[in-house]
Amino acid sequence: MTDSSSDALWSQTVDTLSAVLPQLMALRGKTLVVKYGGNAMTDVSLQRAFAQDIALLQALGITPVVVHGGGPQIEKALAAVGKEGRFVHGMRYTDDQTMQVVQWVLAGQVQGEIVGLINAAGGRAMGLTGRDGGLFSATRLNLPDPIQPGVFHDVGWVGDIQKVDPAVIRDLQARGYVPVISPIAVGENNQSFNVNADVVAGEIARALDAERLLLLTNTAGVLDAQGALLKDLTPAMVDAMVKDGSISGGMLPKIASALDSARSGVRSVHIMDGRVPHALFREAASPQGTGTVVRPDAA
Ligand SMILES: Nc1ncnc2c1ncn2[C@@H]1O[C@H](COP(=O)(O)OP(=O)(O)O)[C@@H](O)[C@H]1O
Ligand SMILES: CC(=O)N[C@@H](CCC(=O)OP(=O)(O)O)C(=O)O
Repeated sequence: MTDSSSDALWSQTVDTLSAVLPQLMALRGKTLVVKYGGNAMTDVSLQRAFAQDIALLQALGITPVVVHGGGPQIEKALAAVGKEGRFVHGMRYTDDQTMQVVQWVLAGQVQGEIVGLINAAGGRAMGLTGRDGGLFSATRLNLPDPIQPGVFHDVGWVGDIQKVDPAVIRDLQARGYVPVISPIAVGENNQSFNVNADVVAGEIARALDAERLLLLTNTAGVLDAQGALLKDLTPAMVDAMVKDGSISGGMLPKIASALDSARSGVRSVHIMDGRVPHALFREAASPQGTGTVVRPDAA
């Protein structure tokens, strides 16, 4: 590289940094809970970009907390043992064998990969599940049908979170670690529960009084029945879309968690596209939010 092209590159780098610095500085000391969906981590280069973003945010004094999913990775592991996954309104039906596979994949594989990538990118990450430090406990979920009032579904060993104790997260943060949390809860008698990762992310965001909850997935955000991105969503719109079936499957727990968090005071809640390289850093650094912003009311 010649000196003049290097000068130009440095000028451009400094201009870019200066432009995004105010937005990033406003987040210093604030907690950003990031749900990293299994569908947004299927590509290794995207995973590396995500890890770089986490390491950069941490270096800037912002405190990210990662909750990871792994639905597609669990599907693959189930297929390898000759089992087919089944979902009931976005929740995996979890029998004994499925619970074992879920634990291997989430706590044994996906969590370690994310921790490793963040550390390799220059950050400091530590993995844990709901069991560690009594972070979150659950009882067996009786899943209400999203459309038919009074109808409930048994989904096996799926957890309904009862208690979140964020002390262990605060300890890790005080020691400079980014917690990377697997959505496995502990129940009475030491039973493990499979919990939807969007639900865990919302519970953690509320317990930490987070500034932002970012749910990274494999769509541009919440789409209407014609497939167009909805930039803003209110509870009334969500109600109507659930009833007419234009929000379904994996989007059901996501939107419920987003709404609960927005209503409980998390300042900014987004469902956004995790397939975009550096989606997280772009969201933190740019004044316009990306994806769908979920609002607590019609205002
Ligand atoms: N209205 C909607 N807008 C966007 N996605 C929707 C909608 N309704 C259902 N979905 C489904 O929800 C999926 C995202 O949830 P999920 O598969 O659980 O992903 P993740 O692994 O990121 O949690 C989308 O890929 C899409 O198939
Ligand atoms: C109860 C339930 O459905 N648990 C999820 C946990 C993983 C998850 O939520 O992964 P994604 O975020 O990638 O969908 C499952 O077993 O797939």
